[in-house]
Amino acid sequence: MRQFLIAGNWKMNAGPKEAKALADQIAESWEDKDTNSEILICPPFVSIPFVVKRFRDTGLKTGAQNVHTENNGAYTGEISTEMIHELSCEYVIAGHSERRAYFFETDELVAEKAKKISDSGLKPIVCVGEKLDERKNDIYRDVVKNQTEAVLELLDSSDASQLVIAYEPVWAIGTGETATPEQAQEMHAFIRNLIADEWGQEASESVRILYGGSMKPGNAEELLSQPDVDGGLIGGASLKEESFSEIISIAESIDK
Ligand SMILES: O=C(CO)COP(=O)(O)O
Repeated sequence: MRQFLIAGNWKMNAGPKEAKALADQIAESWEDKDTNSEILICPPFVSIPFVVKRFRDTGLKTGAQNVHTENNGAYTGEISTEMIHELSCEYVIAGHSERRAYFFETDELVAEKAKKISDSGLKPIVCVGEKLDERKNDIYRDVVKNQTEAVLELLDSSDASQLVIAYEPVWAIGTGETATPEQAQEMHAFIRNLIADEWGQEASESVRILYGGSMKPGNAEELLSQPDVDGGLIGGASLKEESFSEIISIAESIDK
């Protein structure tokens, strides 16, 4: 059975001071609790050390939001997997739609990042998802297929249990509009089938596929109850301990 992963993506929010306070609240709620779900926070780079420090020995995990494909060198403003590894992070997000849109990351670059993350012993959380016009024009499956297959081509089936894919329809991110549970399940099953086609059924069953896009306490139960939804990548609702904890509690109450 796949373990739920409840992940907070803080995006460009929560500098060191705020991150410390928020990590403290989250740790107070969840340390010493034997949860079935894996709980992860991905703060901005500058806040990572503070969150790592607070989460040490609590079972709570920390990740990064982005990475470069080289180990070091003349890449001003960039961060490598080695550096993230040294900070004791376990996960790295690759190809968030905001990076695809504002920093022109292509499917190929995102796949290279996923490969680099995986080869470094870190776990990639690769984001895929269509824009509103792509859904309206009924090409959303093609878009998600291309994004997913680019990654499956560079990684291989032995990476399956470490790989996380986050289906985040762009039209649902930060908008308050969520995919219906049926829409989410359809796309999660579609992605799992793509993995099965490339890597075989068994490998496809071990990849976790998270839903992201306005997940909050009010809709988490119906989304997380879907058979192919293995957790959430949560933006806004992860910036408040109460709503993030509520989503974790909901995940803990679901028996699939
Ligand atoms: O982009 C997201 C997580 O990566 C989702 O953000 P929201 O939960 O704020 O819609």
